[in-house]
Amino acid sequence: MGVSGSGKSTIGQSLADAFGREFIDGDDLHPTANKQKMAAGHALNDEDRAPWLEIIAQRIGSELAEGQPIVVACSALKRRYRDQLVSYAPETVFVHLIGERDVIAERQSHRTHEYMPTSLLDSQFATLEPLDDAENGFVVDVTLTPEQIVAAVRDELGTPHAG
Ligand SMILES: Nc1ncnc2c1ncn2[C@@H]1O[C@H](COP(=O)(O)OP(=O)(O)O)[C@@H](O)[C@H]1O
Ligand SMILES: O=C(O)[C@H](O)[C@@H](O)[C@H](O)[C@H](O)COP(=O)(O)O
Repeated sequence: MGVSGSGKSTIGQSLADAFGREFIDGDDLHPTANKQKMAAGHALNDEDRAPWLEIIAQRIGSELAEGQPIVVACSALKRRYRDQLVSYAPETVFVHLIGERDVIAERQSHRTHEYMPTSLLDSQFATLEPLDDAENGFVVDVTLTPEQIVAAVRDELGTPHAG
């Protein structure tokens, strides 16, 4: 979880590779109308995000039913969004990628994205509700390298390092 540009796609794929899990990028599951809205420079609202979160939650649930826990990249900016995911997968562990706005804006400026404009970064921070103590998860600093972040997640989850 985290704002646009915090590294969800990059780190999510790395974690999936490290843990031998399938990776799903929530970005790819947005309804076309949501992509068009963001591309036009408008932030999504709760109503826009509800069907998208339901698609992601159901996908997590169906993979779990097959005995396949997966790694998912999803902004999951609000507590209620995360609760929606947890309702399908109670053991979900959230990794919140946290970083300064300027660091993330700088990274965004160097990447191309199918539909997300950098102008929406402020609204992402305004919408973000940090992980609550009652939630199952932890924060990781985005200024660490991807390798360090994967190692930090391993440590938090108690997963042995390879080799
Ligand atoms: N830990 C990191 N250190 C340096 N650059 C990173 C890190 N994580 C991601 N990036 C870079 O930052 C940009 C945004 O990352 P991305 O994975 O697309 O974020 P998100 O999926 O959250 O929008 C990309 O260009 C990516 O290569
Ligand atoms: O809830 C939202 O407002 C969106 O999901 C948003 O948070 C997400 O970031 C975009 O889909 C762009 O994708 P990136 O996060 O990869 O920039």
